[in-house]
Amino acid sequence: MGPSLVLPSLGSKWNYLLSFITLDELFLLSGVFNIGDWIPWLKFLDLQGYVKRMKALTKKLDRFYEFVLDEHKTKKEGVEEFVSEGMVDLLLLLVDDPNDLEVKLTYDSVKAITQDSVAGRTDTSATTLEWAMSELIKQPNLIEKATEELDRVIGRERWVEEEDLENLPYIDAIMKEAMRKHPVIVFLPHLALEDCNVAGYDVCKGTLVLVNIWSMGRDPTLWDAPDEFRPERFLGKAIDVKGQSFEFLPFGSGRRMCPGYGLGLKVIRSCLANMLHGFSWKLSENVKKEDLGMEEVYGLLTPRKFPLVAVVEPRLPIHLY
Ligand code: HEM
Repeated sequence: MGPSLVLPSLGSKWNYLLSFITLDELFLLSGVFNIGDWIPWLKFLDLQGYVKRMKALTKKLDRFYEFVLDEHKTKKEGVEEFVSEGMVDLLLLLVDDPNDLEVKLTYDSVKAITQDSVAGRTDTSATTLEWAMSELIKQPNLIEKATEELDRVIGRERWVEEEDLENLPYIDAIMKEAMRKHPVIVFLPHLALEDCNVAGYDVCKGTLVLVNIWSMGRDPTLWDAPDEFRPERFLGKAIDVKGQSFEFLPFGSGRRMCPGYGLGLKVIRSCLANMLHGFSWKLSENVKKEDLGMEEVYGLLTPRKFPLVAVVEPRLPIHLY
């Protein structure tokens, strides 16, 4: 899924190159607890070696984005009526725009925006999907409910299309439940713009506030049996994902909320629906569902510690594959 989303913005050659640079290191280092950040006088020691790793990764990624930008610049040199073919082309046009933009775009900004969109759009959706499938495979009765909905609404003669998503409330509920129990981003870092009081605590202007959406999703005062995976809890409820239901903030809230939530929702629901519609899922014979580990790795994202290994078989007529 990741490559197909990255491809239109960078171009296929760069997508191929990017596959050699691991985004795992980026996600891990962006979320690590770096002692020097909390005890500044120990900073210069770089006790855990994270800063060294960050510097090495920055160089590697910068070289990569430099290549991407150079290629796009070369492509439009000498072309009179250049038609942009993707996000990077468009951003580069803005860099060269003689009209004063309110915020001037530089080449560094283009690199940063490209990195944000590559990182923001790939592992987030893939991680959510892997968690959803891991939970479902432990409870085959939930897979039965989902495929009953898919067979009723879609039938077995075609794949699920984007327009079908609105008619698949159970798929939507599975996605939300996966995001509640396994939010891919655990802490939302926000900055207090003014002195305020939250739940009896004084928060001074300029304080970095980390909203812990992982514990909100597991809070028994907000959710019944929060450790259980029960998509039904979302059925018929007006709990949305757009930052207005404060007990459930998978995409954050406010003006720094995720700008890609619309795309994220479509990608997750389409993939989930088609994975369930097109294939039957089970664990390999020597793995019992009780033994399937659900440990997380903590970083900027929270993926499974061990990848899910499953056995799939086609459910639809063979000519559809
Ligand atoms: C499952 C899918 C996704 C999830 C769960 C997710 C979640 C989040 C969260 C929680 C934030 C922080 C919001 C806050 O601090 O209030 C965020 C920010 C961001 N997301 Fe996503 N995201 C997803 C998909 C995407 C996609 C598809 C894109 C790009 C097309 C994207 C691009 C971004 C960017 C650029 C930011 C930074 C926004 C800013 O700081 O102003 N995300 N995302």
